Amino acid sequence: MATRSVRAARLTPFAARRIIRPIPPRSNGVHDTDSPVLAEASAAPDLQALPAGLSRRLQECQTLPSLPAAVSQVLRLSREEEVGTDQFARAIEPDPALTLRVVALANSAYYRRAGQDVVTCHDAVSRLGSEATLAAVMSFGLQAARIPEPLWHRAVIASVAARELAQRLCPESAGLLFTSALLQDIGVIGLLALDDEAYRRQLPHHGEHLRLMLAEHDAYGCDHALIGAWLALSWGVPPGLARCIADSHGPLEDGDMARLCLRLSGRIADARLAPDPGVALARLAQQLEHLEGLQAMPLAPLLQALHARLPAMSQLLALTQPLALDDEDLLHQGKQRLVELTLSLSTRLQQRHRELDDLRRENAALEQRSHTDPMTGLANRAWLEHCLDQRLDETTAQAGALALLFIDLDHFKQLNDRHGHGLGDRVLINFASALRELVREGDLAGRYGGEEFVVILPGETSDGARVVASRLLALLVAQPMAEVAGEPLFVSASIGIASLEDAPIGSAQEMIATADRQMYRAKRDGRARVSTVRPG
Ligand SMILES: Nc1nc2c(ncn2[C@@H]2O[C@H](COP(=O)(O)OP(=O)(O)OP(=O)(O)O)[C@@H](O)[C@H]2O)c(=O)[nH]1
Repeated sequence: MATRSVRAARLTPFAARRIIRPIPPRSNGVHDTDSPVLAEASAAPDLQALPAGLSRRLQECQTLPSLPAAVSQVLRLSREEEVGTDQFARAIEPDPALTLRVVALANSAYYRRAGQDVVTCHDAVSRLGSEATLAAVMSFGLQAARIPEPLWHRAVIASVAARELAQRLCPESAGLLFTSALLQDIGVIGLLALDDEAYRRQLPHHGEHLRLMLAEHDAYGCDHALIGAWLALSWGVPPGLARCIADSHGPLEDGDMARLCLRLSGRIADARLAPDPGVALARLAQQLEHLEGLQAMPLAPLLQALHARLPAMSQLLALTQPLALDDEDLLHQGKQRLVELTLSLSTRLQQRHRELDDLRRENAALEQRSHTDPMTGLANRAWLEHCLDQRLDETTAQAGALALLFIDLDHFKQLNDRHGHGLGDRVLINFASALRELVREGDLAGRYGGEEFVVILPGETSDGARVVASRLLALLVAQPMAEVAGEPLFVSASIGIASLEDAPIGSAQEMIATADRQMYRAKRDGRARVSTVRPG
């Protein structure tokens, strides 16, 4: 049987551990300033961001859990400068359950190493050291305060992860970070005391911590990290620790290594508790690859250490559900699944792109169709009017020139009657392609209706329009528009011209009506000719 150690063991005083101890510059260049976490470890958290109404409600709350007397006493001691093993042991001993917890922890595989069993509180405290004693005492206090089990699991995983991370990245802060990670969610206890059922409905499923934080911000104007810091101070927790609790849930990209370890510990716990821990851990590993200072620290060995330490820890902290997951294996499988997921996502994305391209093409075709006369392929009446209105606005604003031809094929009724509508259609189609050939780029030829056509001539004066019209008449004389029984069939047209220089014109309809009137004049004057407001 082990006997009480006769060593006059003296614990490192908490206050001394909180003393500002700059982290030496690292060769990886991540941390070349002192750690603000350590530098401010004795400073109280800034509770300014706690909304006034919420602060008042917390102060007036009658149901806020208090800590068992022994726990409060240990916390009080932890604020003093010089505290010895005896004082801690004496504070713990009056509470038999707490004493049992501390002794069991000291005899666990994690703390025992090669030593013998300890049976006294004094020896247990001596073996555990100040930070682990405080952690054990706080975990006892938190269970008494009834922190919800999912968050308790989170806290335990996070605390072990924080210590493992800190041992690799900022060993000076390992103890402080272990305790801070363990306490990071105590704010939930405060919110449960305020709004029990309403708040409980917001409690996340495993791995949805971020959602809980966002819901808290919406409902309370701050999240449980800040409330946790307030609660910790009200329990007499050392201010530096309360400050770490307030800081525990911020972004990973912070630049401070100790804060990064603390915040990452929560992310690791969330990933481990997620419905698909493999994929969640693989996603986290991907995120870390881009995080400055962590490229050299792969997640896999850290998870291996976590896997080795967690079962004993969960058992000690009296967790009902063992948290035995083979994280490294999970990470490996998760990475593969992530690759598969990414591949299937990119296949789906390519498919969507193809569908989108098809849709765009269909849309463009539909739009084109809505502008086009189906028989001739020229612009239809609506599109002609729309474009003419636009041209009129632009030309009037720039005081430029604009002219329009209104073309009507002569004696078309006769042609239909004599040779049939089929041949009439052929003539219309051939005339349309001749017109298309004749006009310049930038002009717009369209079928206005029946055997009537319009050509918009931007930048053209009345004289210029007359040249185009005459060229068209000459073409009709030279080029047959169909063949009947092997014989060429020629048609003629009457053309009216409207031009902005001839008369002020306010709209497309007005300009077309002007040209139409001139076209009728051409008909009256004998057809196969051009007519303008100003005779040429
Ligand atoms: N084949 C065919 N005929 C059409 C089409 N649209 C209109 N028409 C015909 O074109 C003819 C136009 O006749 P009118 O307005 O009397 O004029 P016109 O016979 O050309 O006589 P003028 O214009 O005075 O020289 C009508 O018989 C219409 O049926 C079409 O798409 N295809």
